[in-house]
Amino acid sequence: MKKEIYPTEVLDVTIDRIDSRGYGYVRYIHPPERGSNGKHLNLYITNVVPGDVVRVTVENAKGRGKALLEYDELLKAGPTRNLAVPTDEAVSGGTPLQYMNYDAQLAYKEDMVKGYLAEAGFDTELVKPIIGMDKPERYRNKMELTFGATGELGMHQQGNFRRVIDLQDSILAPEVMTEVKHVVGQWQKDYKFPGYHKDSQTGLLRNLMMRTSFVTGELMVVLYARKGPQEFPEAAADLVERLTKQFDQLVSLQWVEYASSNERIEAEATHILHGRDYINDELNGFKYRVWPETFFQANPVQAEKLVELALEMADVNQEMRVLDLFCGVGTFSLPLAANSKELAGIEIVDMSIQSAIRNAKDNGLDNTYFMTSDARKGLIELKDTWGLPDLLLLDPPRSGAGGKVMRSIGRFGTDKIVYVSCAPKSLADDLVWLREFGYELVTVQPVDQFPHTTHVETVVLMEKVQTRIA
Ligand SMILES: C[S@@+](CC[C@H](N)C(=O)[O-])C[C@H]1O[C@@H](n2cnc3c(N)ncnc32)[C@H](O)[C@@H]1O
Repeated sequence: MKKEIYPTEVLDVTIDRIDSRGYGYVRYIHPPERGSNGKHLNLYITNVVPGDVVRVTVENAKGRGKALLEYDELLKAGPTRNLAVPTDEAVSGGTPLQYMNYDAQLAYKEDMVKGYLAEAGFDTELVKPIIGMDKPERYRNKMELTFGATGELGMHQQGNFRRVIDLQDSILAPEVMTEVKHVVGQWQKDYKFPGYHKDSQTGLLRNLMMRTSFVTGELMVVLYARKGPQEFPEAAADLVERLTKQFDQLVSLQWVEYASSNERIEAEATHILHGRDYINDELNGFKYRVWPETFFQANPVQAEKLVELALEMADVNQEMRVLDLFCGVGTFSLPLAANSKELAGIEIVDMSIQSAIRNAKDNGLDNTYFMTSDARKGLIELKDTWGLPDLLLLDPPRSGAGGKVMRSIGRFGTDKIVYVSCAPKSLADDLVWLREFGYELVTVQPVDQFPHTTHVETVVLMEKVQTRIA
């Protein structure tokens, strides 16, 4: 049977709250007419704050249960709206909270942490006030932009992966990156190079990645394209000329060619157009070499705070053996190793482990042991090859460590566990497992690692008080 299509309606609604993806949510109840009495419409609206009154146009309004929309008009600003941000500013998927004033963003994130912990039955009195940034702008040391199919160079629109918003400036990017963007964008226009079109797999330019160090000042620019620079020697030389002329700090300009695969890691060839293939950076006084595909903390100011907090909670000494699970390139491992007897790190990505090994060496640490392995298998193997640690720190991906890994950790039975989380929902789920093994929540410290986004980091200390499961 063909479904009835109802008329398009223009509705004035008041935003109730911001959901975990950053969309404004309001539940609209249709007035009692044409048999739709009490029917609900869940509206998810971009670029709003709670209390905003907005006008939206909804197609087939009574025939649907939900709609994701941009508003047509802001009729009244909610109390937490940052009025300094122009309302017509297109917001990329990277900054869904940009319209909310910073204190309200912090409260939203703290509440999110408390909410998930409360659902899991933990005492939210233990949650300390969130640590925000003094200057919550231009904090990223890495930006990755996409070339759109029709000449844009920017970020995907919130909720729409097909549309690229041409970036004029970004609240997240250091000024130097906006400047590089404009030079590369002009260069693209001058040579009429088309952006890559995902569906038809045509076009040339895919992404522009920029990295910089806030300590050394070094700058890396990487262009990802479907063909290599050897096919466009004049344009490639001109790009080098334009960028090196304007940016003294540019120590690495690379053109990465990959035509067939979507996996950049399998790039066909990397061409170094200028300088070397990495930049030097520093975090908490430790030196790191960072290549284009190396994972490295994107907000160094807050990352240093995270590391300091983790060290404080870990309270390690020169007698202790420490395990850093999901260790990546060693952001927590190096400072922990410097303050303990021995450190082992487990991480699934071999490239990160190779970086961690080199980073330890570059920093003169000779008490580290890094292992490429899946966390669960690695824990079992480590017990035989390295022994049991006195303290365990874990910093899993957004999905969390999961029950199997958490049970293995529980069986290790260290007195203290420091959990660094980038997703409060999976954090709460994982902590429930530790509770089963007799661990008690001691401290919960949320940190705003990514202002203007919905992400929140949390550092948690759990201590063992009793053993319920052997
Ligand atoms: C949040 S990051 C931690 C980064 C690390 N602390 C650092 O600063 O470099 C999570 C890490 O877990 C790794 N990972 C993901 N799944 C894994 C698994 N099953 N076993 C081990 N490591 C895994 C990822 O490669 C990533 O490096």
